[in-house]
Amino acid sequence: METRARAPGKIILSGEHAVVHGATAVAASIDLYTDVLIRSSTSSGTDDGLVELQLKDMGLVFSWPVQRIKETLPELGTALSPSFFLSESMKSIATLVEEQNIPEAKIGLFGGVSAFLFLYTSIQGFKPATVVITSDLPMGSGLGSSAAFCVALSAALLAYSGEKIIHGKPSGIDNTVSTFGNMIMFRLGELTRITSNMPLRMLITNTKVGRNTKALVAGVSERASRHPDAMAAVFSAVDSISKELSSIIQSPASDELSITENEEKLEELMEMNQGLLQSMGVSHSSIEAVLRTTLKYKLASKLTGAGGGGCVLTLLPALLADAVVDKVIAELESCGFQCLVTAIGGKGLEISSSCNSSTCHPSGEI
Ligand SMILES: Nc1ncnc2c1ncn2[C@@H]1O[C@H](COP(=O)(O)OP(=O)(O)O)[C@@H](O)[C@H]1O
Ligand SMILES: C[C@@](O)(CCOP(=O)(O)O)CC(=O)O
Ligand SMILES: [Mg+2]
Repeated sequence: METRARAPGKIILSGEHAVVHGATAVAASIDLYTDVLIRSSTSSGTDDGLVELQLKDMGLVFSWPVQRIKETLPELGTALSPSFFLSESMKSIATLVEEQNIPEAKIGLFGGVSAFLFLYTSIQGFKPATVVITSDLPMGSGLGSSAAFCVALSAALLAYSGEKIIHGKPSGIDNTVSTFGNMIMFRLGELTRITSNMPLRMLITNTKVGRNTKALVAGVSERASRHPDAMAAVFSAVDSISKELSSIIQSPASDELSITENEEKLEELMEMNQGLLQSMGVSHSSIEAVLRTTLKYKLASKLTGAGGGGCVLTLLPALLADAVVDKVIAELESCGFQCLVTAIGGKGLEISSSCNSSTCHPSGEI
């Protein structure tokens, strides 16, 4: 039996980091996806064979004998809630991942491969299968590759536990937007869907500076515990920015004048959000270089995702000439950055199953 799922990446229009601390944030899906293909045998409960994980884009294959997983992680694959076992299973999962000798240059995959083993064993139990992953998303760049990976892989509620392994303390915004798509406002686990009433064109610039979401999120929490009152004020300012941004996006804007007015307000809010992210300590010289370049063209930008490198968003006003967009992109690319123009607010998680045996029942199975 073969099952496929795909889930999109995201941009955060406002509120990253502050959302971990209870502030509102606004995010939208983008049309870059992570695809998961699971090829499994329809005969259940066999201890023979391998669980194989193929990371196609990187040309890497990891595999474990089912029996080895069963003896190392006996607690997963039981009827009790798998998240109950998450902390005590982490050491055993680390042992199984260490045995794979991930190349040093790709050691960031440790979290992803660990999340895979946790989600796979929790959902499938001890069954052999081949899992093939392909992705359009740059990894570790702020476009939510970790959430798209977890959402597509588990296609259900266990995704949140997978993100905990990769992020440490996720707000849940990335999983939510990857699951539902479109555009959302998110606060403390609660989502409100947003329908945009204005065209929203965004340029995404990948600084290609690698960083780790878990470390950046932990750094903001440490700063918050050193300066609780000052940081509470920063998070509260971000909360107000996200609420205002979401109401502008939803407000009726029928003519060119009102669209331009709304765009100017959004630009100002993006600049304010960027300033607050800088005060949280998550900006980076590469991000500042992108901001300086886009400002030369009077365009407003902010980092998106965890920062520390990764991707930067630039609002492209509806009336901005294509020739100007081409010039900005050329200048950014000449600095070694990579530019993407992507549609915003597409579909969320999609799943499809097929099997060529008359005895298989694909409904609800992964
Ligand atoms: N396609 C994938 N295959 C394996 N692991 C992945 C994949 N996509 C993401 N990951 C895991 O997620 C990590 C990146 O997540 P993170 O630092 O949160 O950045 P982002 O979510 O912005 O891309 C990777 O280092 C890896 O552990
Ligand atoms: C920084 C944060 O707000 C978003 C992280 O996004 P990404 O992993 O950088 O794509 C963390 C979170 O919300 O869990
Ligand atoms: Mg992530």
